[in-house]
Amino acid sequence: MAEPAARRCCLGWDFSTQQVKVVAVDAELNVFYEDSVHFDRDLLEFGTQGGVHVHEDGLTVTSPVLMWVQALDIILEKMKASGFDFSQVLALSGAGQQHGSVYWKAGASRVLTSLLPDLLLHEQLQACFSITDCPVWMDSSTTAQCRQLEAAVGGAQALSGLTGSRAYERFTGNQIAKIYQQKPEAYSHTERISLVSSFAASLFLGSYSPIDHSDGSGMNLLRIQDKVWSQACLAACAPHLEEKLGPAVPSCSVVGSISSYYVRRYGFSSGCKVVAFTGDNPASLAGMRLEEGDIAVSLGTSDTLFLWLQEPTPALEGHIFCSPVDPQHYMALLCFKNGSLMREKIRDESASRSWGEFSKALQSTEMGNGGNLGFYFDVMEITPEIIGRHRFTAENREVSAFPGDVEIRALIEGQFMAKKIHAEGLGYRVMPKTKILATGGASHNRDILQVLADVFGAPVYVIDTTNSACVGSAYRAFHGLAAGTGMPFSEVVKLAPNPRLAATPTLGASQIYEALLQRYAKLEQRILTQTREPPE
Ligand SMILES: O=C(CO)[C@@H](O)[C@H](O)CF
Repeated sequence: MAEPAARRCCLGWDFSTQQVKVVAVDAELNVFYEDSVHFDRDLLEFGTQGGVHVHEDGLTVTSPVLMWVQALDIILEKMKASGFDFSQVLALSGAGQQHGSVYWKAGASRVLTSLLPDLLLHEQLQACFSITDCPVWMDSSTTAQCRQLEAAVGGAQALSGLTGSRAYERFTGNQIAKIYQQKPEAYSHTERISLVSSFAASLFLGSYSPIDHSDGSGMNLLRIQDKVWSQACLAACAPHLEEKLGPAVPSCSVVGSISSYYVRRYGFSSGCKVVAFTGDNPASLAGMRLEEGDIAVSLGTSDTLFLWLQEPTPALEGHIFCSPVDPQHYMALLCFKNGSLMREKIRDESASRSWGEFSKALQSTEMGNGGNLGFYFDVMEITPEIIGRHRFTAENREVSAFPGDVEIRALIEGQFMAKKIHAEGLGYRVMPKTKILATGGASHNRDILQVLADVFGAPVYVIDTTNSACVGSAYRAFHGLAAGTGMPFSEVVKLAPNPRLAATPTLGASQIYEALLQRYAKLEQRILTQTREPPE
């Protein structure tokens, strides 16, 4: 069989909650290779569920760092066995689940810089981590540390104005503070602290990669205006923290060339560049080539809504991050923890575990669901902070159950109405040119996207892969290669496939949802008040 033609390309990686994924993108920006390793399925020995361990307290959530390392070994060996030509890779970049943190033990840098090509990564890095079970974004055990940090800088709004967010339990500064307070020995034996993104970049670099401005904005530690660490926040979290973090760098930075380990073991070119890795959501924004006025909706483990902002408007809700593709601009993020895992639960309970039945329920129920409204938060929700399931009839009477098909529509309409209400809370408004760009697993379900179009009153487009974080990372790798030329990201990616129109608003939708959205907002406030001040 003829040798496959050489194909210059960039790789885009995603170290996400449930798997490690990679795509190869050629110079015409076509994706020609995809692969993934699923933690629960392919690394059974770590015993994760959804890629994580939820601890007995129900609040602490971690993932084993060596599982992530071993997943990279497996995927590289799969690519090698498939005959992938690594010598054609011009550059690579990647993404990691945001906020998670990795703790490199003193001396680990010597191992990282002298990896032996005859051995796998996980065989060499076993003893390189002072914390082996890394805190990840689903953790909500650091409320005390959040209050301490806010108090240290003058309150929640002051912290939001400084770092783009008030203190959130999953944000890395608070997680580091907890480790310093509860595991001081481990903290003192830590020579470097990475995010999941910069940890993954370090594996390819063969040395510690710096944290980028965009993912660094998810730590409650970086001043988003002048993009340097806040001395007040560092001091409030842990001592000697700045030296353990290293300086943060612009997200489009080339942080070095690939480690010789990959040249000798896999045949990468020694000239292959590593472009700073970033968070999965900033990478998704890049992958969807978000433009001003658009909304991006990533329907994944967590549902995330992000907006492009010229000027940050930090608030007590949502997050402002430095843009991953434009050093002058920002992105706003709203994270909804009860995403695909919640949809899967309701599918199992009310649609016989079948997406086909789930879709039929959406098709057979009317827009507005006869006035029935639902809030479905099986884990403590982030936006807003509510837990539990709350159902209301058209008369705003709370009930304990809905018929199956009503339940399914109440879940999906509720999830999207929450997104619209909270996006508008950040000052966002749907514009005539607005496109909703959808990605993530649920973006394959056209009936779910129809509800999204109806609730927002705007057309919904999908990109041709759910791997938006991977594809965005490959695009950013190409952009990194153009660093120094001043070429904007939009110019680098103009050849990329255009998003495909998937759903347009049903006639009459805006009238129905205008009224329903007001009721939803009032009921959400009612639940919040009840849960904060339960009746005597
Ligand atoms: O916490 C989040 C963003 O703030 C999540 O979207 C994680 O990035 C998912 F990995």
